[in-house]
Amino acid sequence: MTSIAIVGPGAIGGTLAAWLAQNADFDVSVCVRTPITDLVVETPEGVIKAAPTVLTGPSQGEPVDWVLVTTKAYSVDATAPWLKALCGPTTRVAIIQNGVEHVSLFAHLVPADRLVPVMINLPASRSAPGRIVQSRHGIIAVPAGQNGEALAELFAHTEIEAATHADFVSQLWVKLTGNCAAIVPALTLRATGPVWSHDMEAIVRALAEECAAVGRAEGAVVPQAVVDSTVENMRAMKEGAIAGSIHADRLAGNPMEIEARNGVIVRLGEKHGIATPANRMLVTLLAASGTPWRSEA
Ligand SMILES: NC(=O)C1=CN([C@@H]2O[C@H](COP(=O)(O)OP(=O)(O)OC[C@H]3O[C@@H](n4cnc5c(N)ncnc54)[C@H](OP(=O)(O)O)[C@@H]3O)[C@@H](O)[C@H]2O)C=CC1
Ligand SMILES: CC(C)(CO)C(=O)C(=O)O
Repeated sequence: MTSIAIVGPGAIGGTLAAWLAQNADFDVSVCVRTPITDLVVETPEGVIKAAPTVLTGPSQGEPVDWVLVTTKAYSVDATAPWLKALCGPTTRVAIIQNGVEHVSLFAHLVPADRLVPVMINLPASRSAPGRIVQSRHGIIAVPAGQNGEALAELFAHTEIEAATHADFVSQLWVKLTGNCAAIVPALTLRATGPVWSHDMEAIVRALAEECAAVGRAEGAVVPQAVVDSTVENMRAMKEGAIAGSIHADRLAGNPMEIEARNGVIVRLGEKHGIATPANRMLVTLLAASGTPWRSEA
C-alpha cells in the first residue's frame, strides 16, 4: 500500500486526490484548511467520487510515502507544519504548482534529493469545497530520474498523462509562456477576444516574448510557435471565458499568484539584463488593484 497525502485539495489537489483514490493500492489522505466531506469531480471521463481520509491539522498527520503539495505558490510557509508532520526519512514531496520556482521555494523545507517539481497542465475549477470540474485532459511533466519516474507511475491508472522529461526546465517555461498573458483578463476582468485590437495583440505578444526570452536565458527551449499560440489563444478567447486560475482568483476576490507567474519574469529578467516592461507594468497594475483584492496571501 502506497500512502499519499495531498496538501491543499482545491481545484488541482482535489482532482488529483480523486483520481489517485480510484486505485485500491493507494491510501490517500487530504490535508485541508477548509474541511471537506468527500470529493466529487466532473472529469472528461465522467464523474468520479472519492472519500479520502481528511486531516484537519498537522497533529493528525504521520509520515507517508508521498506528499503532493497543491497549494497556491504564495502559501509555501503555510505548508511547513504539514511537511514536518508528513515527512519521514524516505518521504518524497512533489510540488505541483504553476511557475518555475518549485525547487527554490521549497528548498528550505524539503531535502533536495526528495523534492520533485511538477508541471501540470490540467484546467480545473472548484465550485464548493470538494466539488470540482476538470474541464480537459490532464498532463503532468516531471524531471527524468528515479523520483520523476516514481511520481509518473502514481498516475499510471488515471486519465492524467504523466511523463518524465530530460529537459524539464523547458516544460516549465513553455507552460509559463502560455500562462503569462492571462494577467490581461485578470486585470480587465474581460475576455481578450471580444476586445482584440492591434494594441491588445502587441501587449499580449510582448508579455509572451519577454517570458520566452527570460526562459531561454534560463536555459529553456521555448520555440517561437509557443509565443504565437499564446497570442492566438488570447485572440480566440470568447466572451465570458476564464483564462485560468489567476483570472478566476481575481473574479472571486482571492489572492493571486502574481509573483509566481509574472513577477518571476521581471525578477529573472533583471538577473539576465533582459528588459520586461510589459510584465513589469501589468504586475504593478494588478498588484495595485487594491481592496477588496489582495495580491498575495
Ligand atoms: N486550477 C487550475 O486549472 C490550475 C492550477 N494550477 C496551479 O496549481 C496550483 C494550485 O492551484 P488551484 O488548485 O487552482 O488552487 P486552489 O485555490 O483551488 O487550491 C489551493 C488549496 O490549497 C489550500 N490551502 C492553502 N493553504 C493551506 C494550508 N495551510 N493547509 C492546507 N491547505 C491549504 C486551499 O484551502 P481552502 O480550501 O481553504 O481554499 C485550497 O484548497 C497553483 O500553483 C495553480 O497555479 C496549474 C494548472 C491548472
Ligand atoms: C491555463 C491552465 C488551466 C492550464 O493548466 C492553468 O495553468 C491555470 O489555470 O492556472
